[in-house]
Amino acid sequence: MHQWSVQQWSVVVPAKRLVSAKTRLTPLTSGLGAAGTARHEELVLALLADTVAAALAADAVAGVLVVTDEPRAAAVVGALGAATVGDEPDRGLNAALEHGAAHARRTGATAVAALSSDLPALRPAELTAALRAAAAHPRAFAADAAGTGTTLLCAGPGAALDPRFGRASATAHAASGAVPLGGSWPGLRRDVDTPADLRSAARLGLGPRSTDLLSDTLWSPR
Ligand SMILES: Nc1nc2c(ncn2[C@@H]2O[C@H](COP(=O)(O)OP(=O)(O)OP(=O)(O)O)[C@@H](O)[C@H]2O)c(=O)[nH]1
Ligand SMILES: C=C(OP(=O)(O)O)C(=O)O
Repeated sequence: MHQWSVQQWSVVVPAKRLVSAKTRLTPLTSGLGAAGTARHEELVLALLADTVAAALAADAVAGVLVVTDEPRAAAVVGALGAATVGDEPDRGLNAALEHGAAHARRTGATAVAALSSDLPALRPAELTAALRAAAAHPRAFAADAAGTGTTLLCAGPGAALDPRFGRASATAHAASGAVPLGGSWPGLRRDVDTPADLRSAARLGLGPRSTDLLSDTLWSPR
């Protein structure tokens, strides 16, 4: 049960169609022939599911909204308890996040945050700590482990999300006035774009769906 006086966040998570998602991870599955495509899609879904499950379990989170046109992604996150909305206007990541944030606010959200969908080592407590820290500012963000990208962008009540994800997004978010959050949250900052990132996330400890998938020796990222 959440204390009424503490700010609760609506978290928006973007998820592309599986056919075009996470192409930098395909070296992990390209040697598996026809089965490789299916394995790649399972991996993308597992990363998403672990991220969404951790967010839903965070005390500071009122709900998770996944922006996607991918029926399998919608089914997986829906079963976990997330809401979904279609990817409109289908003009890339920032447009999808704007759409999700607007939808969340139309349906009652005040504080909204965009969270990367590729954080399989995310711990609910780190997300809560980051959101609590963000509540001190109109807009705030958490940079990724490399310091160049962004894994979390937060907009408090009345502030536009104004997402600037993409190349060098940490610099772009800071330039737009969002405050960088300095906490030690390794799982929150460990986005998985490459096989090396997946190995780093595995060292932190993956969520259950990614762990199950990678327990198959064909997959072992260690
Ligand atoms: N809904 C939605 N999500 C998107 C879109 N573009 C990117 N995303 C999601 O945003 C997250 C970050 O995007 P990227 O890092 O560019 O991921 P990606 O394009 O899947 O990965 P690569 O192909 O390896 O570059 C991923 O989880 C994507 O699924 C979009 O147009 N719509
Ligand atoms: C889109 C971004 O990152 P990535 O491509 O690493 O997911 C970002 O950090 O803004």
